[in-house]
Amino acid sequence: MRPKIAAGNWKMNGTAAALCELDALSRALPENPPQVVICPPSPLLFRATDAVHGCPIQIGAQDCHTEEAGAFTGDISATMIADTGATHVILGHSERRDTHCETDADVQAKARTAWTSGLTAIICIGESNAQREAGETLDIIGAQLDGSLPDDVTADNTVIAYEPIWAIGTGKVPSIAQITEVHDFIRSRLTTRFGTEIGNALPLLYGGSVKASNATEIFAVENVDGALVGGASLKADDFAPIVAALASA
Ligand SMILES: O=C[C@H](O)COP(=O)(O)O
Repeated sequence: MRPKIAAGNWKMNGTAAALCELDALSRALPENPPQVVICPPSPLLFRATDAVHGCPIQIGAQDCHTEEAGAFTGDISATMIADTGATHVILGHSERRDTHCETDADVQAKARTAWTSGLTAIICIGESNAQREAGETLDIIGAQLDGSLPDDVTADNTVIAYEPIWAIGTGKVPSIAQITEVHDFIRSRLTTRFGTEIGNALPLLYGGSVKASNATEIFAVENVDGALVGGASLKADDFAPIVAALASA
């Protein structure tokens, strides 16, 4: 049985004042909540882990360097992230692949260093609008999976998030048939490469304009085990109903 995971990516939003949302979220969690992971900007990590102490919310970072330490001005390492008490790190988000030119090989190297520090890697993949319109979606997703996932992936060290780039922050959501097609494809690719035990155990999240109004039908898709949510994770009032929808899925 795969875990259900509601992950929130705050991206470059929020100062210390935003941490009150964690308290509000914890009070709004359903009785049997899914796994909830909030990924605030890195300056908030220490305070965020303090803020969720004693409640079932985990904290993640949004990126890490491939190296554990060194002369890399402005970067943070997986070791530093783990030191804050965080448990997860998002890797290969399309915004980093785009604005920081991250490659599949970079993502794979980051996953390895994340695991070394005991972090769970949330590895993001997804096609652009041009790639979808050219009929290349499954080829792109397959190549990203092949290149971004190390061979020794396990269901304990990795979560995969499918985020079509054209759905991120746009309000455009793929049809249920499109989400189903890609998630089924990912599942099949994983079982072929890693075997049925690991391939069927790896959690798959959908991301891109998830809101309370569309969460229930997205979570009903067989190979959707949760969501990676951007804008709607910033406020507990918006995120709590998504978490509740996942708990009831
Ligand atoms: O990491 C989260 C995704 O980029 C989705 O963002 P969004 O929910 O604002 O579309």
